[in-house]
Amino acid sequence: MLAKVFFTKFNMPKMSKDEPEEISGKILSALVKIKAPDEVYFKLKELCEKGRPNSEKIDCVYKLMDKLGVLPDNIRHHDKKSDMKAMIIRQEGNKFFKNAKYVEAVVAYNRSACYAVSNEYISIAIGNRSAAFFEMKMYQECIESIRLAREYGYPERLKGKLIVREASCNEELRKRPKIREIFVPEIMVPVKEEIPFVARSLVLRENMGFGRHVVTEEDIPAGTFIAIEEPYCKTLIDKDRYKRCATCFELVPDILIPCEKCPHTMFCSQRCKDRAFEEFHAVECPISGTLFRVFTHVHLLVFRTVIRAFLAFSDVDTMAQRLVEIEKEKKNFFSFDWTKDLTPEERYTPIHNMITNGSERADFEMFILCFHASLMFYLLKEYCTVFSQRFLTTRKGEDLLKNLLYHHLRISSNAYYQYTVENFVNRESGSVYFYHEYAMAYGGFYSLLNHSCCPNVLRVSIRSATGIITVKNIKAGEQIFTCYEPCHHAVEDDISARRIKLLEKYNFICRCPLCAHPQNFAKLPIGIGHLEVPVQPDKCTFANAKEGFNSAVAYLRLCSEFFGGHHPVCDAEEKFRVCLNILCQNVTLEIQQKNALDFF
Ligand SMILES: C[S@@+](CC[C@H](N)C(=O)[O-])C[C@H]1O[C@@H](n2cnc3c(N)ncnc32)[C@H](O)[C@@H]1O
Repeated sequence: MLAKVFFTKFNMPKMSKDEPEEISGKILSALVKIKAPDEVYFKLKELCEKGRPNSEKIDCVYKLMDKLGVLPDNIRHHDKKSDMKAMIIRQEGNKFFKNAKYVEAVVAYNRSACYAVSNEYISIAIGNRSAAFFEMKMYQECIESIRLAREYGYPERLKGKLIVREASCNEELRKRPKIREIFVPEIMVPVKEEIPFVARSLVLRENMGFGRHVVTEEDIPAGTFIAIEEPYCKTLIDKDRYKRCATCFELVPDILIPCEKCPHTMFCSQRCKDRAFEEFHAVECPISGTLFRVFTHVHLLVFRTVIRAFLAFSDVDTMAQRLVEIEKEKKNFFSFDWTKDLTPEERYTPIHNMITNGSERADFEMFILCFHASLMFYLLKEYCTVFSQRFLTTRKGEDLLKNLLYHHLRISSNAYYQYTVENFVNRESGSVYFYHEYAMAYGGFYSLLNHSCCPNVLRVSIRSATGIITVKNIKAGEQIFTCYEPCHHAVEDDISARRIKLLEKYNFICRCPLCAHPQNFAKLPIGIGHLEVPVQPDKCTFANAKEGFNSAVAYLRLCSEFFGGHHPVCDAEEKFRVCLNILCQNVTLEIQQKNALDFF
C-alpha cells in the first residue's frame, strides 16, 4: 500500500516542451507497474533517520533496480561511427534537400559527417552541406563548407561541382550591398574592480526572508546591462548538437567538424575541440549518445558539473577534504577576485555552494534523486574509463562521486536555459514569441538572483554567455529580481498555480507585488504592450544596431515610467527582449536563412 502511494506520486515535471523522452521515466514506470516493494521506502527512511550518507541511499536504490532487472539494454548500448550509417543519413539529407528543407538538410549532412569513419565520407557530407547553404543564399557559409570539404579530401571526380558553386558564391557576395551589423552587448555602467563583468552598484545581502540576494546601491535605468556572465558549466541541448559547437555554442553549422571518436559531437575549431576534451569530453565521449537518450537537459548539466568538479582537484583525498572546507567557508561568487587567474577549485566553489532546495525526506523526491544519481554513477563506472581509472579505484572515490552527484541533483533547480528567438506570430491582441532553447547552464552570479513574478531584469543569451539587462527603472536599495519561470507565467498562471509551481520547484513562497496584491493588477492597460518597436522580429533588420538598441531602450523606459516599475513582464518588455536577440543575431538558423533570403 505504502509503495503504491510512494510510486504513484510519479509525475516528473518536464523542463521544456522539447525535453527528450528520457529512459529514466520509462524505468520508473516499469517500477510502478511491477509494484516495486515497500522495502526500499522503509530502507530509505531508516537511512535518513540514522543520518547515513547519501551514497548508501544511492546503493540501496541501485540494488533494487538491479534486482528487478529494470535497466534497459539501450543504456548499455553506445552508438559507434559507421560509413554505412553516414551514407544512410546523407541520403536522408538529400531528401530534405530535394524538398527544399535546407535547414533539415544541413543538420542531416552534419550528422552524416559525424557518423562517417572515412575522410571521404566526411568530405562528401560537408560538400553536400555547402549545396544546402548555397540554396539558402548563405554564401559565406557555403564557401566555408567548400573549404572544409576540400580539407577533408573531397573526391577528385566531384571537385568540379565545388569550383562552380564557389565561383557563384563569390559572384553573389560581390553584389551584396553591405555587411550586416551585429550589436555587441556591454555593461554600460561602471563595473566592479574585482568583477569586471558585473555592475559596480550591485552588492550581495542576506536575510531570513530572501536568503542571499543582490541589491543595487545606485539607481539603474531600464535597458542597462548589469552583468554579462560566462557560465561555469553548460551543456548543449540535443536538438542543436549538429548545428552548434559543443564547446562555445556558436551557431556555425558551416564550419563544424566532427569529433574523431563519437558520432554525436561537433566543434567549430581545433581550439574548441581541445578545450572540450580537457574540460569534459574525454570523459563523456564514450557515452555521449546515451547521455542524450537517458537524461533530461538538467541531468546532463549535473553530470558534466560533477565531472568538472572532480577534474578541479588533484586527487580524491584532497577533494574530499577541500569539499568539507568549502562548505564551511561558504564562499560565493562575490568572494573572489575574477581578474585573477583563479584555480579550477576556486571557480567551482560558488557552484558547489549554490542553495539546496527542499529538506531531507524519505519520500519519492529522494528516491528520484537516488535513482538518477545511481544511473550516472553506473555510466561513469562502467563506460568512462578515463574517469573511473583515475577517481573510482577506491571505495572512498566511489562514495565521493555518489555523494557529489546527489548534492548536485539537489541544487539543480539553479540551472537555467540559454535560448534564441525562434519565431513570432502576430495576434490581434499582440505578438506571441517563441524561444528555442539550445543549452542549459549554471552561473555563479545568476544563481544569486531571487525570483519575482514582476521581475526587474531579464536574462538574454549571448552565445555561450548570459546577459542580465534591466527592464524597469530600479531605485537604489532595491533588490534585483529575475523570473524563474517563463515570463508569461504571470499572465497564464493564477496566483495559486504560481504558488504551487514555485513551492514545488524552488521551495519558497513568492511575495512579489503581483502575488501579494493581485487585485492591483486586475486592470492592466492592454494598449501599452503594442507600442511599436524599431526592430521587427519578422524583418530582422539591423542596419544600425546601436541606434536600434537605443530606440528600443527609450521605448522600454517609457513603459517603465508608465507602470511605475512594479508590474509583471508586459508585452513591451517581451518585445524588447526579442529586439535585443535580433540585434545580437541570436536567432535560429531558420530565421537567419529567412534573413539572407530577404537581403536582396
Ligand atoms: C537561484 S537561488 C537564489 C539565491 C538564494 N536566495 C540563495 O540564498 O542562494 C533560488 C532560491 O532562492 C530562494 N528564493 C528565490 N526567490 C525568492 C523570493 N522571492 N523569496 C524568498 N526566497 C526566494 C529560494 O529558496 C530559491 O530556491
